[in-house]
Amino acid sequence: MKKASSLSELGFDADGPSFFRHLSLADGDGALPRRRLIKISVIGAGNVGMAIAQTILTQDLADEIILIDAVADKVRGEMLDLQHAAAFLPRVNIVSGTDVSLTRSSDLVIVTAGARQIPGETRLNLLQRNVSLFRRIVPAAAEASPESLLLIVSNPVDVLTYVAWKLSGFPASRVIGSGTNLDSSRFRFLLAEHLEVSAQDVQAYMVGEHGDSSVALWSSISVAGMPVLAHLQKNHRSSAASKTKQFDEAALEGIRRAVVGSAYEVIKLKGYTSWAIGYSVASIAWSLLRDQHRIHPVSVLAKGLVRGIPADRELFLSLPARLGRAGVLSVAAELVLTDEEERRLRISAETLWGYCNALGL
Ligand SMILES: NC(=O)C1=CN([C@@H]2O[C@H](COP(=O)(O)OP(=O)(O)OC[C@H]3O[C@@H](n4cnc5c(N)ncnc54)[C@H](O)[C@@H]3O)[C@@H](O)[C@H]2O)C=CC1
Ligand SMILES: CC(=O)C(=O)O
Repeated sequence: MKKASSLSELGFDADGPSFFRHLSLADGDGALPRRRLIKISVIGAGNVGMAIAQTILTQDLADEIILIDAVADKVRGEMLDLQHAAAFLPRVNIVSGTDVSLTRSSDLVIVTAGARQIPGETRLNLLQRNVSLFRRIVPAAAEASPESLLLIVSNPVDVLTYVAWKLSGFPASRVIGSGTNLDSSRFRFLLAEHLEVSAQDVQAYMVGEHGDSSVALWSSISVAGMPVLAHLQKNHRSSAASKTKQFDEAALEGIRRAVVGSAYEVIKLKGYTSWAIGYSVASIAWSLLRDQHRIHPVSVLAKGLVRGIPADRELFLSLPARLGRAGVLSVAAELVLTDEEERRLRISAETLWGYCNALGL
């Protein structure tokens, strides 16, 4: 039996099934204007890119998702696998390929392409490999979507966000790094476990580098509007000795280290991290494209915003930022910090500026 090569040969009409009658509602006849479609591109369809794409799909945020990867078969396989979930998801056009020009006229371009850490490696170890990749990807993506927002995820994310800003020529308000949005979620998770509340009710920020020098803002943690640090200091019990112990500097530093160590632990156990960064980036994408004005700790141009760092130093690091359709709407520059928090943020900024400056961009 000869196989029909397309659905139209089987009698399906390209304009829709013939068993639906077409109602032609001209403008003025009551037809609503069509909503502007939202196009999101993900460059790098590895573990992280696919976790982001899959989370965005479940959020009903995008009308079109473009997946780009250097490996043609892999990205086509990923596309088909997601397309096959069509019956369970909102209608989204999913396209894939190796050519960055497919991302043309995106509202949001998310970059996750690049090398990832092997166990024991730091994020900063990836810099040279990923900068050369960014020199190929970013100018092409910026040319294809000159009005888009650019959201960088590849590591080291703060330095690569600086690189993307330089290479794209975009205003800093439209170049954002996923930064410590993920670290802050890990921080809130650990605090929430300790306090036996939902992480969504814990207000707590990690700022600075998404990496080893990140800074936990202990002084500003709150639950239901109540400051938490004093409570923790009074009530912390050492689980090992099962006796009341001062919730001291060492204990606080232990929790910060646990946050910083989270990625290393997951990478040691499963080879990479993916689900949490998928949710983290999807939530940033939602705040941007739905113009939510929500505050996220993300990597932004922090020139002149870190006390003690000369105002002419161009570097990206995470500070709480208000995000909307235009990108970064404003940054919380007047953080109330203890002397120790301020000292640590300065060290984080100096570390990042050293890497950005050495690139000579
Ligand atoms: N900012 C954050 O919080 C996080 C960042 N990451 C970073 O995300 C990046 C990706 O991690 P994974 O997805 O686990 O790695 P992966 O190895 O699974 O995926 C990377 C993908 O990039 C693709 N790629 C390489 N060169 C490309 C090019 N020129 N154009 C398009 N695609 C290209 C590869 O083919 C591969 O599919 C790493 O740098 C990792 O460190 C990972 C987790 C969290
Ligand atoms: C790999 C990485 O940057 C993270 O999971 O935090």
